[in-house]
Amino acid sequence: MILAIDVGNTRIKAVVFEGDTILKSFIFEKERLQESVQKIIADFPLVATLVVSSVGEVEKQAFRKFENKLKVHFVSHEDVFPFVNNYGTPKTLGIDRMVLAAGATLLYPGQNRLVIDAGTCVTYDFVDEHNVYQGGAISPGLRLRYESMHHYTAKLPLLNLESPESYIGKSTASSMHSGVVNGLVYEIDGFIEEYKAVYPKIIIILTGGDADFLAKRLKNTIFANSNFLLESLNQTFQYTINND
Ligand SMILES: Nc1ncnc2c1ncn2[C@@H]1O[C@H](COP(=O)(O)OP(=O)(O)O)[C@@H](O)[C@H]1O
Ligand SMILES: CC(C)(COP(=O)(O)O)[C@@H](O)C(=O)NCCC(=O)O
Ligand SMILES: [K+]
Repeated sequence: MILAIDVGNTRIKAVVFEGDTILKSFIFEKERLQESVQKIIADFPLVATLVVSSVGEVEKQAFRKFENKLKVHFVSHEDVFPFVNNYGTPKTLGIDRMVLAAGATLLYPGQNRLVIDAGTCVTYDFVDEHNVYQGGAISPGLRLRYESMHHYTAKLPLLNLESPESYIGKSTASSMHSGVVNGLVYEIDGFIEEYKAVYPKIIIILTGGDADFLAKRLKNTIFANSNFLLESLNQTFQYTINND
């Protein structure tokens, strides 16, 4: 049994896997990392390995205490990945993006794939049918758009995510909801159309904390799976141990 842990910039997500099957999933705050992992391990004593993907300098220290009982694997740039990396600065490519690209490569063999992860930031990662990772895009996520407009202006309030009634905002709040939500929806649909014009049969996967909210608002029908990063982490780890 494997406990896969995704340390994002906002929250930590974790899933207990038995083979490819999800037994249980969890979301917790960074401050509660140790106690949350401790509790999961106590509830699932058959967990033998922790596989961690982190966007930052993961609190490796926080995992030290588990190392005498369990194997702890931190995914790193030095691992073996199932794609050829054609990013200009491969050492600065986010580990989360590498895991997403690896998952897409392994789960959809021989196809053009675009993974969109709507988390703190929205990331776009494209792996072509020859298993070459080509790059993508990074833009601010939904929450970040609301927070930065509030933070960098004198008058704009901090609002919680809400569905805009129309693309024409009639108040400060409805203008901001339209700008944030419709703006990101147009952005994602725009990117998808751009890719589809060149790769008509491309597989598109949408994941991250805002995936479900966004999926139903997109013009393009796409496959939304909020567990895609954790499923990819599980697949990538199996691939790493088999190809090391
Ligand atoms: N309880 C929550 N706390 C924070 N963000 C949330 C919550 N529920 C949904 N979200 C949404 O999830 C997004 C962050 O996604 P997430 O996948 O957690 O990010 P990351 O992987 O970067 O940590 C935010 O833009 C926000 O709109
Ligand atoms: C772009 C990111 C901040 C996304 O993080 P997330 O929104 O998933 O928390 C992360 O993948 C990152 O720090 N990347 C490094 C830069 C790059 O990928 O080129
Ligand atoms: K992301």
